[in-house]
Amino acid sequence: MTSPHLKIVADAHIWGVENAFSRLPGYEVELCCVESRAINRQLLMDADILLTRSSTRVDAALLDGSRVRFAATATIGDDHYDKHWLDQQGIGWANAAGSSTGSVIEYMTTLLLELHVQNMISIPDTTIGIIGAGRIGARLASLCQKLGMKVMVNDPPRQRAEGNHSFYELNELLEQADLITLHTPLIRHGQDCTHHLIGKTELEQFNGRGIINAARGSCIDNQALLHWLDGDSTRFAALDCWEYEPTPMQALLAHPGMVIATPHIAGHSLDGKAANTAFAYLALCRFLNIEPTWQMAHDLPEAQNIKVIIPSGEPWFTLHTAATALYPLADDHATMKSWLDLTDDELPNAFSGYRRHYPVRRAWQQAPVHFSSGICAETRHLTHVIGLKTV
Ligand SMILES: O=C(O)[C@H](O)[C@H](O)COP(=O)(O)O
Repeated sequence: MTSPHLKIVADAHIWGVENAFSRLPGYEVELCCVESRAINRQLLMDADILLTRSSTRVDAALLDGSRVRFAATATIGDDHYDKHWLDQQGIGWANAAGSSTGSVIEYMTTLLLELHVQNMISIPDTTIGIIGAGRIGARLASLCQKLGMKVMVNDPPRQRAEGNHSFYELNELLEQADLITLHTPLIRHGQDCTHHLIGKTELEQFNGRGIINAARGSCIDNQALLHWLDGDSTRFAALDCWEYEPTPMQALLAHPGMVIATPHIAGHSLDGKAANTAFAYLALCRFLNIEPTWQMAHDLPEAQNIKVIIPSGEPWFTLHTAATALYPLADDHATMKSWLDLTDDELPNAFSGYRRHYPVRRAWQQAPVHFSSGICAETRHLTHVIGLKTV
């Protein structure tokens, strides 16, 4: 008996896509990997499965009339999927929520340490307002508490569902936090709309100095953010996500208050991208009701020890040195700031190209740290808190 034919159209930039999806038990797979801009109605007419990253809008305009019965995005965010329409059509869909959480937490940890060593904040004296307490926001809240920060969490849907009093209203965060950071999904309509969640009104209310966005660009009105930065030279922003990606606002990128600018790579550690793929793969196996055979770990390089020369006995500086040995955040920032001279046509290519060919960055558990000399008990404790593996 011949196996049924299964045509899969996939974004070629899904990490490990060929190894993961070209063999599925019980099917004769035709895997068609293309650039995201080549994913169109015509290509999908006779496809059964669609696998995307965030740059493909999956909706009626793309899929109506096609044979596609399941679509998965190898990303945490799924705002590019018209989930209501997919449900109405009986087309299965999945996101990779939870997959690259660790990578985003490592980005956030490195960023907080970077802000500390640059004297923008003092970690233990900072009140951080976390907006959005899903997998990432909740894990970040717990980490920040362990680092001695005062943590205020805002998450209206969770507050309604859980009815407890550990959540703060957005205006309370804006009034009391020194630093706010966004970790919400992008929701364009309704009660929990997060599009321009932070706009002119909210920024006028905000008494703190710093804003971080590692959620989706348009959760913050970038024009309003630019005005806010203009209003006081002690204010600063760290953006990983930009409104109008892949064409971030040049004036915002150029602003001296834009202290850490990165091109939407918080989740892009190698292990984060591999986990994105693994989540999409497992979702497809569940949909097809088949046993998974591909194992992500077999395709990842082995862990490598990283030697860290300790600069001084000061714990936060030691942690910063170790964190940036694993993840040189300043390199991403310097690269993005170097795009200031690019034309409007060149900037989106630089932004997307850097993300596509992003330098390899390993998860901290895959890159054990070997300190050049002994570290004090407090530093040792903090290395564990931030998730470093020491040898
Ligand atoms: O939603 C996510 O997983 C992240 O924002 C991810 O970094 C998106 O990556 P992209 O598909 O844009 O490469």
